[in-house]
Amino acid sequence: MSFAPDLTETLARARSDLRMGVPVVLADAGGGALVMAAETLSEPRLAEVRALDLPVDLAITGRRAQTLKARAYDGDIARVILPPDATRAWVEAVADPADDLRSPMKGPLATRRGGDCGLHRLALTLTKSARILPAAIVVPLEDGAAFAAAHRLTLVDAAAAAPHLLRLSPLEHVVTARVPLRAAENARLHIFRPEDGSEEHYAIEIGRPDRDAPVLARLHSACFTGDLLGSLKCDCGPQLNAALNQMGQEGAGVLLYLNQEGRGIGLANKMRAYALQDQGFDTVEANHRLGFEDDERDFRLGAAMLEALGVTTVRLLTNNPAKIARMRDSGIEVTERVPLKVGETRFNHHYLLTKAQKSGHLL
Ligand SMILES: Nc1nc2c(ncn2[C@@H]2O[C@H](COP(=O)(O)OP(=O)(O)OP(=O)(O)O)[C@@H](O)[C@H]2O)c(=O)[nH]1
Ligand SMILES: [Zn+2]
Repeated sequence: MSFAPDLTETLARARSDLRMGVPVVLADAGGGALVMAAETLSEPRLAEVRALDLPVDLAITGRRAQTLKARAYDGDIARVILPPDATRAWVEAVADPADDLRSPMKGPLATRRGGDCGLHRLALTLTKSARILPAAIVVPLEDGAAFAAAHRLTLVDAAAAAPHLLRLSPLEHVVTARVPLRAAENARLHIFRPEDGSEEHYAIEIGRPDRDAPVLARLHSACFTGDLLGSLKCDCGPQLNAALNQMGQEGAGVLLYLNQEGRGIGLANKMRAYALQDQGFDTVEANHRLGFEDDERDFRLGAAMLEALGVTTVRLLTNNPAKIARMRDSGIEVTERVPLKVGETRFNHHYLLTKAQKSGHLL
């Protein structure tokens, strides 16, 4: 028995370090790399990096590279070569699209070609899972383990971490308690906690659904603005209420409240996307300009929660065919799609239309 953190725990630390602006070290057979999130990079740490006198890359996603017209030789990612005189503001301008229109990046960005980009890709996966901008400073190291020890930095074994991050983290069922709701007095709330230290997810069970018949179910992704504030920019709040009401009327159902704010990019990034929408970009373009895919959610999570509740066959309340496909991929049988058309306003009409035209949502 060792007190040392295992891989899952080390990755949780690495995510937290990146959010705090602390560098982490990724080690591989070639030595490794020093990694810092662009969003939380400080001027003094950038100066330290420069003092190392090593080649410095700014890893960005292929999506962000497209917006910046930078060549992404690695397909899904690009390795922008940091100019010797680059400041923190320059790094921010590459990473954050907020000022793309007001002060466009000058000159073509030089990007690296050839060589291994596995550590860059892992760095971006970590920044995404830390819910910050997907952009990271990456500096090659001859001996990553020694560098991490010398600077007391978190050391991640890259070869083990990359596949580990692709799997769904196991969920622990923490507790269940009764919570009478306006929509249904006989409701219970189940709390699930991922082993990887990420946010908890909730299941609201209405009545005692018969597990031998299809259960009325909804996978609802968290929307702080819509669910809590009554934002008119989306349809989430009315959808949440309508789903619970329907389950209350039928006397049974399961609503999963998944903490995948902003289709999995986090609230801060979603607000960045909203700011871009104010500049004229639609919901899909805004995600892309930030460097994200349209939808970064992992719906295996929902399937795992349903299974934990003993639910394997559902009537799914949704307008999103991708949710149905992902449930079926994960072994949940969807016998019926139950449409959920509520909450259209003059503020979200264009958003709903974009989801129908670009993301295949059913109108
Ligand atoms: N990135 C981003 N996320 C958004 C935006 N508007 C709403 N969201 C998020 O989108 C998600 C909406 O989730 P859902 O309503 O569960 O899913 P859906 O894909 O619309 O599918 P159905 O509602 O089931 O038809 C929530 O996580 C919201 O926070 C936006 O403009 N940008
Ligand atoms: Zn919403």
